[in-house]
Amino acid sequence: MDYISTRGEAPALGFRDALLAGLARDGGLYLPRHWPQLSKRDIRNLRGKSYAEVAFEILKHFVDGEIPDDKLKTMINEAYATFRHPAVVPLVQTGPNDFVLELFHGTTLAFKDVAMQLLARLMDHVLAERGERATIVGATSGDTGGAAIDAFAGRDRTDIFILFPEGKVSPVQQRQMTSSTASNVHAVALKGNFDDCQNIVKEMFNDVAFRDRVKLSGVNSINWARIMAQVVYYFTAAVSLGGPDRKVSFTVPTGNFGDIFAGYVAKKMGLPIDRLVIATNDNDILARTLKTGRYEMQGVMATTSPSMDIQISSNFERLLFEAYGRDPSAVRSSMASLKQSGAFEIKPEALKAIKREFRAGRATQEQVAETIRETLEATGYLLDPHTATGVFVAQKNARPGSPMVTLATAHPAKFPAAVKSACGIDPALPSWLADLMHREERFDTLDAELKAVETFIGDHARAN
Ligand SMILES: Cc1ncc(COP(=O)(O)O)c(C=O)c1O
Ligand SMILES: N[C@@H](CCOP(=O)(O)O)C(=O)O
Repeated sequence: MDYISTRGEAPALGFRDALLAGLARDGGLYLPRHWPQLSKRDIRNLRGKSYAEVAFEILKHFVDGEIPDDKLKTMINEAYATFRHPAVVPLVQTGPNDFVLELFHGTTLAFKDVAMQLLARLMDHVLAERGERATIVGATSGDTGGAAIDAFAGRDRTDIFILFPEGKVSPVQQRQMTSSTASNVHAVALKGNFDDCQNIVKEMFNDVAFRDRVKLSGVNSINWARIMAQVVYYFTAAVSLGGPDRKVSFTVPTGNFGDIFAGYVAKKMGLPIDRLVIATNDNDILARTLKTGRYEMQGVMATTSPSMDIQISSNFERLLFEAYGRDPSAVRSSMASLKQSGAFEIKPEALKAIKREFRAGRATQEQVAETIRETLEATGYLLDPHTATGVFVAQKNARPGSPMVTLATAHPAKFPAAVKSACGIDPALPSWLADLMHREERFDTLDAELKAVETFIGDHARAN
């Protein structure tokens, strides 16, 4: 299996090189050349297996022998042993056909832990094998940063730099990023929004001299290994609801389009998924795009689900590549237009292909608060604002009599102010994080400018 870039002008790479590369050298995102196929029988055989066992059965197709099976299994086992629930990602029933897939039992209470705990181990393994070091950079709207810092803290072969938008993440998210005592961790508040952080990360990758000097690597969902790890829970959830002999729908609170793209990948691999529903908050660029065929930035608004306050949804590029029949020139011209004018049009055939696979809806902040309140009253279940965005949109898109799973992407205690104002409950952090808000903070603040960030990283990275 090799990996090709959505922009078609970078060399195809094997799994390990794609893992370390993050973004392709032509600015594109890596994807497997073809989708591995699982038959219905293969999928039935996943029944009764543990999460780690299923992960191995899925991920081996993407790793394709580049890491020996026994080593891959060990990494998977260690990654999922960090989760505080025996099922790793338990499925909770909240209505006759309504389910919530709890992805927040990892160390930082967000779905990002599922991929990040494995990614750190995979990178460490490949770097050790090659006797190399790397400089990891990541942009975060709040959750990726904490998960990455937790997963990479103290690892000898990497220094990690996380850029977060100053004042735009929740206090719990900020403290998770800024209270690490590990010397290889650098949390950096940028004077800008998440899109500024993400743009700077991508510009750094496109600055080839800098990229090579510090041996840059990325842990955002631009990195294929992030997506691949997230494919697994679509299989475990569907299988536990009768898949592949019954179709299951999923609604996914969406920002950077990584999590829902993983659902699309599961479907392409043969998992019978009925509806795949994109749920956005007031920053509804994806819902608008599906309706109008025009991807158009309109400025970001701060909401109660800050991790989804995103306009430039980086994995949408992977979907465009697919929708245009894997034609990289169509992706290049869409991305050039986005850069130049903040918008691009999707051709009718490609839009039709997208609409065949996805539905979309949005929840306003009021609807999110109402959903938290109503779900609590009706079922006793407490949602975080991101998951509530999903539940609201799921209710509008469920097919009667057919199971609908909403991905619960964060624990409510990460967003106590929003949860309290919606329903009066102040959700407590789990015991192992009880002292989090009293831990000392350590971070730097920089202007949202490429040069300032490159200078900072150049001064602190040990891979120079
Ligand atoms: C809690 C939470 N929910 C949903 C999302 C959206 O996920 P994605 O960016 O993969 O679409 C994010 C971050 O991106 C998140 O942190
Ligand atoms: N919501 C994310 C934004 C970055 O997304 P990623 O999946 O591309 O890492 C966050 O919490 O940081």
